[in-house]
Amino acid sequence: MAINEEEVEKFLRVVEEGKEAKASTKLFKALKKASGAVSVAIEFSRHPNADDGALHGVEFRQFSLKMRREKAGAIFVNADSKSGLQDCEKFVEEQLSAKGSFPGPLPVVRTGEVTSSRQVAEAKAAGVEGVLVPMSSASLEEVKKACSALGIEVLTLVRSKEECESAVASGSKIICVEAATVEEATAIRELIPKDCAAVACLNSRMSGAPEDVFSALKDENAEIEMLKFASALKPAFNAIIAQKAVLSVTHRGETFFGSWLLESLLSKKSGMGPVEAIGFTTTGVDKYGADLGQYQGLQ
Ligand SMILES: O=P(O)(O)OC[C@@H](O)[C@@H](O)c1c[nH]c2ccccc12
Repeated sequence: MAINEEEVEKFLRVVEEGKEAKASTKLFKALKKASGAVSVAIEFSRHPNADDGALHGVEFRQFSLKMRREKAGAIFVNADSKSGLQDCEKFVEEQLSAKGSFPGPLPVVRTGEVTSSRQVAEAKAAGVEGVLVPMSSASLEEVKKACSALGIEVLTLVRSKEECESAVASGSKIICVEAATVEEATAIRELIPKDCAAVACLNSRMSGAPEDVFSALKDENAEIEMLKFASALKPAFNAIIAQKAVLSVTHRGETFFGSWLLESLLSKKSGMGPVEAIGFTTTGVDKYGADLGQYQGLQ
């Protein structure tokens, strides 16, 4: 399966015509739930050493289905690798198989470097609903224009207060905040108005690979930075995107980590210590250990 070149050319001509497509709000609504509950998106970011793809996409379908059943708000797919676009396409295809049923298809977002209208046309051909582009990108205007011609929702990535102000001023509706500290993330978040979707980036790997996080969780006194970060972000934002949550769909340790993060971030538990307060459980840890005695992380 490969992206249809004729379709890409057709989309590029649509971009050149310069008309705006009917704006979609599917992704916006998936990231800013009407109920006010936090939405959690999981990013698949293919590791160069992963052997994904050798098995006719069965694992992609299983993981994609799992994300829908476990109530993710969206799936983010990093398209930086050689097969990034095909990865987007595989997720889209599986999600569309749920059309008309409940839960319905999750929107797929293309992440990774995007610098041209052609890449947006390719993303459209892969069927994604959204494209993520940094406010600092030199190609921001070109990418935004292509997205609006093709009916793709733009997620603007901001890394400072200044960038956030510019994003708001230029009419961005979905704003992703990436910051190194909780204080910074919260200060930037305050600049996002109510009619926007405020999305927080969580670096799922900031405390190491899954096995590091799970082994640290066994120690009650361990400081797990990623969990503290997540619990502080959750009440302030409409959605959390767990960046690089899953590096391989053929690696059970990776998909397990994605599910565990999703379940923990969606949990409504409160009134306990900082880790339990957002429902991060240690129950998965032994299951993980038992299942994955031979597991070697991807770093
Ligand atoms: O700054 P770059 O290399 O152009 O890439 C931006 C962005 O795609 C990258 O940081 C990213 C990849 N996956 C993400 C998920 C959420 C937020 C950001 C990201």
